Amino acid sequence: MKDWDTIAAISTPMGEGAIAIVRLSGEEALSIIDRIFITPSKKKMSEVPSHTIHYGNIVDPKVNEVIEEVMVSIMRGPKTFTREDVVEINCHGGIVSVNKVLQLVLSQGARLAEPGEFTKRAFLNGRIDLSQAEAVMDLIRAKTDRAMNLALGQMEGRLSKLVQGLRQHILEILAHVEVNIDYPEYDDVEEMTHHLLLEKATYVKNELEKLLRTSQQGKILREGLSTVIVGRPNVGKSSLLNSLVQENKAIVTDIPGTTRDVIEEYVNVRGVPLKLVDTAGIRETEDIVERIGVERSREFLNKADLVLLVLNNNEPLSKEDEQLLEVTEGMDVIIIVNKTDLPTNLSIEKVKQLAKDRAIITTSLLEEKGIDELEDAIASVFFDEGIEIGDTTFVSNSRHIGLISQAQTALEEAIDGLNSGVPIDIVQIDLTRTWEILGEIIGDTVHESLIDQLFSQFCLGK
Ligand SMILES: Nc1nc2c(c(=O)[nH]1)N(C=O)[C@@H](CNc1ccc(C(=O)N[C@@H](CCC(=O)O)C(=O)O)cc1)CN2
Ligand SMILES: Nc1nc2c(ncn2[C@@H]2O[C@H](COP(=O)(O)OP(=O)(O)OP(=O)(O)O)[C@@H](O)[C@H]2O)c(=O)[nH]1
Ligand SMILES: [Mg+2]
Repeated sequence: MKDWDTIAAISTPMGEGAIAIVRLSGEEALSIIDRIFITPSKKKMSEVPSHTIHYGNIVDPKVNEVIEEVMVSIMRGPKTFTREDVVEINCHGGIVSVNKVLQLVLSQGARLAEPGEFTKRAFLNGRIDLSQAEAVMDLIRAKTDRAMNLALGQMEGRLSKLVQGLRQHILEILAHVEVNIDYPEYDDVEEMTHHLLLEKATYVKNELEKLLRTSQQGKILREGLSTVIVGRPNVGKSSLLNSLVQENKAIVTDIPGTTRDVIEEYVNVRGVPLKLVDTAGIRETEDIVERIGVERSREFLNKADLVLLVLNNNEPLSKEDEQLLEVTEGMDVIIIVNKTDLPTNLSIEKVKQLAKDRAIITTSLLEEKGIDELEDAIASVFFDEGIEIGDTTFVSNSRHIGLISQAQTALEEAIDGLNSGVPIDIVQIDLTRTWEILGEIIGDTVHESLIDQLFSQFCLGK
């Protein structure tokens, strides 16, 4: 492996948990541990077999003072996470002692790792490609089972393999182009290659299109379907949020630090991850200017994939209800007529008329009625796009989506060129570009600053 510094970091959450791990990677990892770790039988870590774990004490050699009682894992490269020598010191969880161990390791010649630097080394040493490294980060952040499976698939290299296959096709096309450029005098060669070229290029273009079609669902699986609950005060918005959350308690995560007057919850409805936003707080501005309420919801509406618009069965349709119905026209909206346990004062006919083709569900959240129907409606918003989840390889990362659509444009230019008899060396340029752009997904043709920027988003110690 390349002779970079030996890096070290605490790879477990700070101050949490019963065990904390200080991880080292690099050429000096074994010699550093030998200077500060003493086992009862005085074993040298540079001599033990790889992938073994050892009990002993971490000792500051300067003052001969025991700092921690630990277990140390020894993993020699290249069969390690980074492909370099890796040493992991398993400490008792306390912040002070773990930090002391880290400081000691640093004083012995290791350097504090940057965020994501262990994974970056796995990439730079060729164990994983860029899209697999990005998947490691997605896995850490995954909030639902589906998002996790998506990340795992990408980590195993599903997207990478697909992209590599398409790049291989483009290389083959380019080889045919070469033939054409080298032997222009043979007309029959040209005719044959032209036909083959078009066929192969069209195949790749279709594959890219297929991949792009998964991107919307891929993003939703990754980030959650951004769902906003709107409605007048007291119609039952918060009750709706609570009932969806309670019904699906298992995979609910609170996101701390969101604006105080906006409640955001992750909920898994029939396998569809929702990022539910309850637009509470509209009420406070309500008394002052009625329009402000609608304006504020509009802000959230702009960012929403799905709107749950709640109406009150017990009250006549108000001006604000009508405004909300208007504002949300053309969006994915489920209209919920709530409080069906109370006498009906709402004209369902009028709602239907304003709803146009949007789904209307009736509920009594108080009596827990209509929630199944609502969940069905939510799931169908997601699944009606017509993509089967089963074995599909999804693109979910905006960087990848952007690159695939750029590649598609470049390839279309090549195909247009072929069809309109543009000189073959121009077509060659477009094809080469397509190949390069696809290479950026897996990090084969990518700028170093982008790599730095991507890995810096990782957490410390990863
Ligand atoms: N203690 C600990 N737990 C951990 C990690 C770690 O670094 N340390 N990981 C870190 O995030 C994850 C595990 N990821 C890993 C991925 C690859 C290899 C690895 O050694 N791969 C080699 C050899 C495989 C083999 O033995 O055949 C390779 O692919 O060449 C190790 C860990 C999760 N748990
Ligand atoms: N009878 C009846 N009451 C309900 C129903 N759903 C909610 N409520 C009640 O209506 C009141 C308002 O409910 P919330 O969920 O706080 O309404 P909201 O839309 O969030 O109100 P704001 O946050 O003030 O805008 C509460 O007292 C609920 O218990 C229902 O289906 N039937
Ligand atoms: Mg509320």
